[in-house]
Formats: sequence, structure tokens, C-alpha cells
Amino acid sequence: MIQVNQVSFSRNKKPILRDVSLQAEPGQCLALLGPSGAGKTSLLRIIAGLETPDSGEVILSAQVATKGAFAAPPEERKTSMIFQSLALWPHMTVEQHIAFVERGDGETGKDLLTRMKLDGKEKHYPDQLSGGEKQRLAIARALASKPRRLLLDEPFSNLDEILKENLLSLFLEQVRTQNIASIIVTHNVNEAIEKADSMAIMVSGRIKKFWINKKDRIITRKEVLECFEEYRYGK
Ligand SMILES: Nc1ncnc2c1ncn2[C@@H]1O[C@H](COP(=O)(O)OP(=O)(O)OP(=O)(O)O)[C@@H](O)[C@H]1O
Repeated sequence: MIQVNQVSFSRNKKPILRDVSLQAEPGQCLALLGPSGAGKTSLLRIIAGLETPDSGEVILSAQVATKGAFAAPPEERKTSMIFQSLALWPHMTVEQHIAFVERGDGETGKDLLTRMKLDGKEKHYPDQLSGGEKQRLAIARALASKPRRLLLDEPFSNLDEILKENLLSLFLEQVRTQNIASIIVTHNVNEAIEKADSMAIMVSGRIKKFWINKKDRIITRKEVLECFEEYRYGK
């Protein structure tokens, strides 16, 4: 479980997040949408423990991870983040990426690579992989540490539609079977409406709309885009 309560955050005195609250349940995916510069990446970085907010709290699996001056270090949060840039390690092969973060229990790194369709690529370095293979390696590495939470910052944005669809399905399958609480930043409104369990729209550092367990309710593309329009016309 990821719970963000009334988080505010500024950089160089410029407000970035204002009173942000949301939650993501285990085994579910929360899609976070919003215009460029809305503060989506900043929020993920705060949840991962890479930034400390000015106020508010982050609760992970019922434990306080961030509150006031206290912030548990990223490595103690059982939370993996996949960055837009993927941040693969150029000097490590595919299998070394997994071995470096792998935790002993459960599925082995070899099985994970097979499931991510990277078998046969174990000795390859990142610059010897295609775009889709790099993305799958980033997901495999994130899963190898057996996280309880996964944060994805537009990791599939540069892929063609079919590959993106496949990777997203693969990712969601993992989230559900491993009972991982996940947040995925995306600009794809249709994909979020169709695939995510919950949806939050962030505009200018605030949560404009938050639909929890939206399967109980039909959300229209128009409804989502209206939030963006308000931003565009400064309402
Ligand atoms: N390292 C930084 N130093 C100063 N300002 C920053 C830094 N990183 C982000 N910002 C600013 O913080 C604000 C929020 O940025 P953030 O990356 O969180 O937005 P975002 O919603 O993820 O945007 P995008 O969709 O373009 O990735 C922006 O105004 C951005 O310019």
C-alpha cells in the first residue's frame, strides 16, 4: 500500500506540489496523468525517498516512510522506481543487472529473464539491446529486488504501440500476481482509462481528480481532458 497524505513540496521556494493526497492498493495500478511540469515525477521521487517534502507524510505498508524531518532511506522502502531514462548500467550485462539487485527468495533471476523474454541476451550490455529489450530489462531489474511497490515514470513512452501494449500487459500481470502496489505516470488517457485500477489527474502540483477503484464507474475521455482544459485556460 502507498499512501500519500497532504504532501507539499517546493524547489528553490517555487511550489511544486500542493497538499497532494492519494493512495495505491497492493495488486493494483494507479495511473497518474497530468500536463508536463505538473509535478508527477517529483511526487514519485518523494514516494521513493529520493526527495523530502516540506510537509505531509508518506505511509508505506502502514509504516511511516516520510514525515516531518524523518525520511527512511530509499533502500529501506522496498520500493523500485523505473525512470523515464531507464538508468541502466552501461558497464553491466543483462544478467549482472539482475544479480546486482536480486534477493534470494522466490523466483530466480533466470526465470525472471525468461518471463521478460530476455533469455539468450544474458551476456549483452545495454547498448547491444533494442529499445523494447532495454525497457524489459528495466522492469526485470525492478522486479528482481522483490519490491512491494513499483513506481514507473513513463517508461514505455518511446515504444511503438504494439510493444507498449505488450509491455504494459506484462507489467500489470506482475503487479497483480506479485501483489505489488504500483503507480504509473502516463500521458496516454485511453490506456489509463482502460487498464488502470485507479486514476489521478495532477494539474499545477495539485490532484485535480482522483478515481479510486474506478471499475465501479465509467470514466470518459472527455471527463479527463476537461481537467487538462481547465489548466490550459487557467481556470
Ligand atoms: N532538479 C530540478 N531543479 C529545479 N526544478 C526542477 C527540477 N526537477 C523538476 N523541476 C521543476 O519542477 C516542476 C515539476 O517537475 P516534474 O518533473 O515533477 O513534472 P512532471 O509532471 O513529471 O513533468 P513531465 O510530464 O514533463 O515529466 C517543473 O516546473 C520542473 O521544471
